[in-house]
Amino acid sequence: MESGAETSGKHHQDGTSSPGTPWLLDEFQTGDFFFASPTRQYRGWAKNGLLSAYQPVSNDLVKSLFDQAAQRGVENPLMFGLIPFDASGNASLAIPLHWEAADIPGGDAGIKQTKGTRPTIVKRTPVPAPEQYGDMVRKALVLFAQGELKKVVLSRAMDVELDSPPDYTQLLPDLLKRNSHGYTFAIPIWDQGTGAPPGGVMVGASPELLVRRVGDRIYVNPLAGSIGRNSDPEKDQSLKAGLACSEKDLREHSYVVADIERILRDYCDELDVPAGPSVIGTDTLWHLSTYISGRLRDPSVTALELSCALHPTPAICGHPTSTAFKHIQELETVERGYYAGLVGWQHANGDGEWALALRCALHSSSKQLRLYAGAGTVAGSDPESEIKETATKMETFMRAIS
Ligand SMILES: C=C(O[C@H]1C=CC=C(C(=O)O)[C@@H]1O)C(=O)O
Repeated sequence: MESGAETSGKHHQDGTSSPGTPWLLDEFQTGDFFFASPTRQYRGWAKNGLLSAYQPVSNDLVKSLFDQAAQRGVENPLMFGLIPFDASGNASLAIPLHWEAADIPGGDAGIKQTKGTRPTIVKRTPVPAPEQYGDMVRKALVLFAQGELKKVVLSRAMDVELDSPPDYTQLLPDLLKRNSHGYTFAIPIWDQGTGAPPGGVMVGASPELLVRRVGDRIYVNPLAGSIGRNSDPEKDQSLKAGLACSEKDLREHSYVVADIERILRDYCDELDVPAGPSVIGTDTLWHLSTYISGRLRDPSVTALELSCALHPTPAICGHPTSTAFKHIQELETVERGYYAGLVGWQHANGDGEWALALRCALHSSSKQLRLYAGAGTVAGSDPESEIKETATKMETFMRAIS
């Protein structure tokens, strides 16, 4: 049995394990599934077949996928998935017939430095133009002043054309190095049911855990409120300290924690919510972070079920949720698709890990990618700062790709 982060070594699907903690990227092939958390990594491969579903997510859909896996005799099945920002759209769920797992090696030990030539970015097209994104933020400021909306997360995209296709054995290690405390993923979109080719790959390095479930224990780590980092250590520390006491950012963060806590109280009989946020760092940004843990009242609630109950949180939508969702549909010009949706994995017993699909791109064809980034806006937000913040959020991926 693949048995969780407390045992070390490489775990095979049949329950055996081999010593050492390698990265599972050496044999990575295009079309494989990859998901790494700060403690654990999973790789599934599709070349020997998979079971897939492309429909709006529901408990019945997930159950029927695991039932099919049982009928096929798949040992210890593991589901990878993408749920769109608009959860009424089609989720892409897949159980590859083969997978493996391993702990994360300490630091970046063993991440291979690939020597091959990296692609060059030949064209970048912001969609919409940054000034237009600024106008969206200005419109949101009017809505805040009118009082019906407290927070809305507005996003934009960047279409990137490369001179050669990205090499995932280079891109993923690079993202992992930049994101060792986060969730690095490459999940193909199987959009036509079993046997059809992927409709692209969602690939990225998200800092944000929505839900991890281990038995009846759950962990949720919302982030909201950000500031770009500085290469000068002193300035960097003062930016961090400034974020920790920024009234605007603490307010932006508080909407997220309050909504999550309200929903979790319906599911948990023990809940530990810290009194205030701490600050965590990615390679490019500081974020306000609240690490919540709890115990499920009904341990049959799966990681994905709880994730869907929380989704979309005000970290990627806004407050109040339905008002913010409506304004996102009206103000944004780019379809979010799986960006700001859920990305993760789950076992048949309901244990799993679902992150928010952030700091990511849709790799739609060999040399084309669409990168996405959003920023939470509240009364007092500055359009120019939000343009800068979304550009910084795209930097991790931009630096890793070329
Ligand atoms: C919506 C995104 O980030 C969210 C997560 C962390 C901090 C955020 C912020 O400060 O605005 C956002 O809520 C994104 O990266 O596209």
